[in-house]
Amino acid sequence: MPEPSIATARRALALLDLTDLSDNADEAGLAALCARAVGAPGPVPAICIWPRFVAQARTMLGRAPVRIATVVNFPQGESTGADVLAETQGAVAAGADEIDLVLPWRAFLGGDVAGAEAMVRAVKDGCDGRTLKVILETGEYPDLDRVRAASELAIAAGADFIKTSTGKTAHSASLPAARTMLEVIAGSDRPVGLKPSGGIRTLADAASYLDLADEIMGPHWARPDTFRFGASGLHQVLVDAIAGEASGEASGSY
Ligand SMILES: O=C[C@H](O)COP(=O)(O)O
Repeated sequence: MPEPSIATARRALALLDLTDLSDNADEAGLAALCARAVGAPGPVPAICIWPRFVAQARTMLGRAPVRIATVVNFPQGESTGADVLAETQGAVAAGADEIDLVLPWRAFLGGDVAGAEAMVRAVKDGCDGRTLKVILETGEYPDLDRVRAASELAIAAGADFIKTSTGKTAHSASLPAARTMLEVIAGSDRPVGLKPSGGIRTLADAASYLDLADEIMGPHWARPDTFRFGASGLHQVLVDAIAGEASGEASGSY
């Protein structure tokens, strides 16, 4: 496979949800994240942060063209429906543009399909028109048939994007899971996006997911309204690659 190009790095940067969902996230880190989000050679389309930082981020970003994504039912996917709806409404009131909801995937895998679907529908309503991304946590699934079923459920219940992973479990994004999700998206009767997330750290990682999207959906499909990377460690790699300061070559993880 040829080495990913600087053009690929630019493409990935324009599709990046620059993420800080670390346990020790703080205001200083938020300010640095916002500065990176709008800085050269950006901007990125969105930042993805804990709900408690949304209002501050809105102030820090001002009128910059960077959306604010936040997470609910995160990371375990085990909160009650009432709590998740309250989280969603609070995040929307604070100024979130996008809600990344963890599907209650353990319940789903255990057979509570109706409960999982009900949560997605309730949060979709709570989003009040904001973008809803549903995190499937595919790395924890026993097989791709379940990935396909969860993708179909999330889309049927109103997901605008389906997202692979929280980044908080042993196994995160994978190309086979992303392929399955894209196949479901390709068969959907309305536009739905894909967000590979968790463990995506090299330019070659990013290139492999973009190649996959191009293969299944066509070369012009992946745009900010249809494709995002969720990553905490990818930004600097892309910036360095664009600056020609690093090759961005994979460390063997794809
Ligand atoms: O939503 C994105 C993930 O939480 C980021 O995971 P990562 O820290 O492995 O890049």
